[in-house]
Amino acid sequence: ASAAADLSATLPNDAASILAFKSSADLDHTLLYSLTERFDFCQWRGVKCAQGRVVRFVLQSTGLRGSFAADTLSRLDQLRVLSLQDNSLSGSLPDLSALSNLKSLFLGGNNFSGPFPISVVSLHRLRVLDLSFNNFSGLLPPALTRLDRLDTLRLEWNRFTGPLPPLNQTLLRSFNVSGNNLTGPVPATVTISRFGSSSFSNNPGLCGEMVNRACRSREPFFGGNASVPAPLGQSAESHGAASVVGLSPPLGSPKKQKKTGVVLGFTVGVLVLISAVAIIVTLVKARRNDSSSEIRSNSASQKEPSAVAPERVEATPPPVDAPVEKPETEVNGQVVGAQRVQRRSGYLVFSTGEPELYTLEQLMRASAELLGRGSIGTTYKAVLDNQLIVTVKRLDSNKTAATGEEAFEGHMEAVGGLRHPNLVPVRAYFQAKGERLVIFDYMPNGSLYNLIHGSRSARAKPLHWTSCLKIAEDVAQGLGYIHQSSRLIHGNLKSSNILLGPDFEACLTDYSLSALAPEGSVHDQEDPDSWAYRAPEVRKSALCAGPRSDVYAFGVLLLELLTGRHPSQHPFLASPEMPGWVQAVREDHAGGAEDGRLGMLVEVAAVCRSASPEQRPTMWQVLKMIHEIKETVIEEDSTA
Ligand SMILES: Nc1ncnc2c1ncn2[C@@H]1O[C@H](COP(=O)(O)OP(=O)(O)OP(=O)(O)O)[C@@H](O)[C@H]1O
Repeated sequence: ASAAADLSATLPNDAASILAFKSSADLDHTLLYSLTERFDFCQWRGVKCAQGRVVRFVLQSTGLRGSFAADTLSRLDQLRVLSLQDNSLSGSLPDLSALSNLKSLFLGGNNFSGPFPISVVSLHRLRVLDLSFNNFSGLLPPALTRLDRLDTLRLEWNRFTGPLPPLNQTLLRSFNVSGNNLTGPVPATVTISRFGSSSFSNNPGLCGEMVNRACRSREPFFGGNASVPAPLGQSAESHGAASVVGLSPPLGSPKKQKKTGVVLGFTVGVLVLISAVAIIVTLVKARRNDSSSEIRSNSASQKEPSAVAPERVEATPPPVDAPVEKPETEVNGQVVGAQRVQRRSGYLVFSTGEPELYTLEQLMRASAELLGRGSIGTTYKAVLDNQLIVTVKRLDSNKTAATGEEAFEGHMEAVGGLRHPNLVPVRAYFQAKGERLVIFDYMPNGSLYNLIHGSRSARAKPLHWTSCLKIAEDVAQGLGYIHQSSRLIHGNLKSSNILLGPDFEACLTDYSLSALAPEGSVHDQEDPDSWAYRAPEVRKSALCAGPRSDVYAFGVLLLELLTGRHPSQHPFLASPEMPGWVQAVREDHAGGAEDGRLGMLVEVAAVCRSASPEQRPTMWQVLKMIHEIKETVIEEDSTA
């Protein structure tokens, strides 16, 4: 001990961290740690070093009793494996976010309590997380889905409550949440579906196919009251998870985030939907009768079986009126390619080649949660009874009334045919007597709006400029694809219409829907941010929207990304002054010098925001510029 005291002045940091841990976690003094030479600690029980730093600390079943104090092992920043499995440690876990190299964390079989250790979700190298057989309680953070290298997730036999996040990690091989108090539907992600019911057992409140229990309490999508499950994002907030701010499901612009507005809006929305469902049900029934009479008359006249309507009202195969070959369909000034337009009013029509995973009836029975009210409709998250989660956009019938049924169908065929990694796919659509729905994938990682502006701070810190570059590339790729593939445009590019995919890639949504509302939207003029994305020619007339007006909106979006400022707060500056403004805003937040190379991206934004469409580049030219910037950065960084 006296030798240790002599060394204490020069005690290596890792040894000091371990001794600090021992003083609160080893109350029965089972670990005999002493230090006579500087690197003796690498020989201590459970310790393994590499280059004089601790990389493994494994004290499984060593009779530890006490607590895991803050600022002890969490200082071992080279640690790859930490196991305190099967001891008698208690209390809550400290902040572990500094263990950025950690790959395996075994804490099972102790008496740990308190909330899920939220700092763990920032350990992006983590492959094994074992918190099983403890007393952890509260909600599981939705941000668990960010641990994309996770191979083992063991949370069984704790006291976790609330919904199971929609885990989508492709590498997950071992997974167990049994013996908790989780509630609600088991999300039917591909990852979760791989595990058997034993992974979920002993959670009486879980329901769905995976646990062979029907989800009875859920409300129908088209009807019912507003008692919907808490949005996943609320779980993150209740954890006080500052690190996941912005990744919770969004509720649109700040105005829309006011809870009262949402609840009121939802209730009104649901009331409107109840009347809508009445219309739809009547239509479906009428159609069913039509179909059966068609069947009768078809069989009477001995027509080909393929012309016969199906017995059930489903989209497979949709009973169609005679297909009409049309050379071109024009939707409010925008020409879409030649369409084989089939009149399929009253049916759920899936996009070409799309597996028909649900029926209209299932969609109508789904539980619905209001996501927000936008310029041409209202958006809901719908959980179907097969646990599939989709987003349903219910278009405002007044705003799209000028688009006839056939034109709508032709347009949606073209839009539904777009497939690109940076587009949220349109899976299906529905129309009947002015009631129109468009079904997209649900994106649980929220929108770029939330990522940029956060949900708490009015002046969130701007993103790192290389993240801006990556997002800009994703968006430009999506837009470039829309522009080239079928002469469509987005028409409503803004940060709330860019959602984050499973790998946090940017995916455009709501593309080409504004073409259905030729008058433009009053909403845009009421919302100064939406208005600020509009190119000057579109502000004069929505009919002037073209690919280059998307380019203008892209320029505005780039400035929003780089500065974290809402578009209505961007000053009108001449191009040469713009880099200075962006730099000043960023340095104001960072409190120091910013990377001057971001100026290249500001120049792209400036040229996109040119007042006249002819002066703006095409989206492909923009993409080329972005690639050149990326190459410059890679080259400079590799030679630095
Ligand atoms: N597929 C989706 N998955 C998850 N969230 C979505 C999805 N589509 C839209 N949202 C979110 O739902 C909210 C409401 O969307 P909505 O499109 O109705 O309004 P908006 O984007 O504010 O305006 P606009 O109608 O002009 O696009 C937005 O915050 C949006 O980010």
